[in-house]
Amino acid sequence: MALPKINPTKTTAWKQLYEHYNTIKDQEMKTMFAADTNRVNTFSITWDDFYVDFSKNRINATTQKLLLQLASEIKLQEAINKQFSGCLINETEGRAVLHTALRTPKTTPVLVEGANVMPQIQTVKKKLERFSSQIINGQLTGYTNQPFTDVVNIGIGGSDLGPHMVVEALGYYKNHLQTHFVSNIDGDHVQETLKKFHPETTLFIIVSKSFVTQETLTNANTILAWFLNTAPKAAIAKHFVAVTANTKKAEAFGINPEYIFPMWNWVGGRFSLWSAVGLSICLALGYRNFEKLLSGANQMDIHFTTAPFEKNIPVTLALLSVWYNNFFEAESEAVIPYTQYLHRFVTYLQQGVMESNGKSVDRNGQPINYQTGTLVWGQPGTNAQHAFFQLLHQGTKLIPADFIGFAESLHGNKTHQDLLISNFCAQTEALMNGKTETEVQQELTAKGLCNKEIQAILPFKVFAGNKPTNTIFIKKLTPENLGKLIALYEHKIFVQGCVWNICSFDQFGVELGKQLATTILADVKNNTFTNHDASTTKILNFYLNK
Ligand SMILES: O=P(O)(O)OC[C@H]1O[C@](O)(CO)[C@@H](O)[C@@H]1O
Repeated sequence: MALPKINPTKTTAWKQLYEHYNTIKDQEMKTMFAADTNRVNTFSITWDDFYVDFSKNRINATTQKLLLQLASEIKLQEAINKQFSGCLINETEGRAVLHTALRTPKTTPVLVEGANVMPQIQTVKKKLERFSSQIINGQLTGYTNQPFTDVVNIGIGGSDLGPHMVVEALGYYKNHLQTHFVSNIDGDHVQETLKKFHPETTLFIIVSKSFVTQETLTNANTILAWFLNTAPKAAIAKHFVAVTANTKKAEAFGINPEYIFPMWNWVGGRFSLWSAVGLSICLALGYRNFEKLLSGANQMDIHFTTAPFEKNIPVTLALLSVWYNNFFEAESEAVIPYTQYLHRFVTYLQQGVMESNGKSVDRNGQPINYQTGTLVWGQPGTNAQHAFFQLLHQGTKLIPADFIGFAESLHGNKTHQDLLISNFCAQTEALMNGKTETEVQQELTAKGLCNKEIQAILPFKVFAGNKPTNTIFIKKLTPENLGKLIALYEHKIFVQGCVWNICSFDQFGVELGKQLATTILADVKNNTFTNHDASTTKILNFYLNK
């Protein structure tokens, strides 16, 4: 029940896309708009609270037709069906990929190797609901009987990025609990965080699917030692809980089995915020908001699995990204959310996109000769405008960008919102239209510059334009809509992995560095190292003052 294994470059669509690329690559989007008054309707999708405009792309009807043909030739629909029906599509690890089951309504059975996983999901959800409400309302207290004021999530990668991003993104809906995230092995990260709360009123969640991750266990032990400086040993049971698929290791660490929240190997780390990994979300926002987040994601799952591909948001955004990555040879794409609440969104996406699709062998284990995973980067607008937009507008690289905006301001400040949305719209318009020599000349003439002065400055003031963007405009930043947005990008990642014929759900590429770090640590402790290259040896000598 494996996913299809089709080399995209061998499809008819791929070859035709190459030929088509040569005919369209120099065409200007503004000319395409002028020639087709219906372009914006053809290349936009209105769904639920979302308006997705992809008309500012270097595409025409033929591009769309060929990209859809590519999706059909690589058997995308079959792949989607296999994912959602619990097939072991993570072949290199022999696992199903079913984070979507976590947001499926409880009455719909989801089978993994013949067994319905919904009852176990419900059991954990009930546990999350009960525990989080008891902490929030003060029914469960710390060892000195004081209610909890602070929650610390100790985890890294998928056990940190997702929950951290969501807690920040939905900060508007937060309750009184202060949430903190400790991830880095850097001891200064832990020490700085420890300054912010008191042991008697703080709950620690150790989040690790494997429960063997060096960073998480080191940080957990450091925090435990700090806790035991003032608290008695018996207090650990009240203050330390765990989320893991390795319950034995969590018990061995000393966590009360009642407070171990299980997850399963069919939930990938970078897709795990919907599982008990979202415990910090439940605590910070209340369980009802967590359910709303899940329900929004489920609505996007339904859209993804049922909408025809030409009106399917994740499929459309994935195919456009392939278009630029593989035909225009754009190496990266920017994601610019126009809300400060989403300030961790791109950091979160980077793991999802790059850990999933940064692969250079295909599903048959053969080296591939085409580009895969895009580099994803960005930060909230309007800050981004004052940081790197110069390069987007006038640099030499083609960087397609997603602009994500919310029509309604949560605090209702119309003055600011009008300014924010004006910038949101102005940037995509400017990136597309650019500014011609004639326009610059007219502008400078109107300012009273003489011809000599104009000619001297003119080349620097021209904007080539024709830079592609997608606009994802959403009515309001709510838990449901955030769930939809995250699920959108998850599905985009999956579709791209299908097109590129790669295994999107393993991450062997992170292992080598981990292994070497273990060797180097032993060398550092013994103060002897002979088995390293000259460069590494000299760096280690610098560290050890040798
Ligand atoms: O939850 P764990 O097992 O501690 O793993 C943390 C992270 O480490 C990785 O395995 C590698 O970075 C990620 O995929 C995962 O999200």
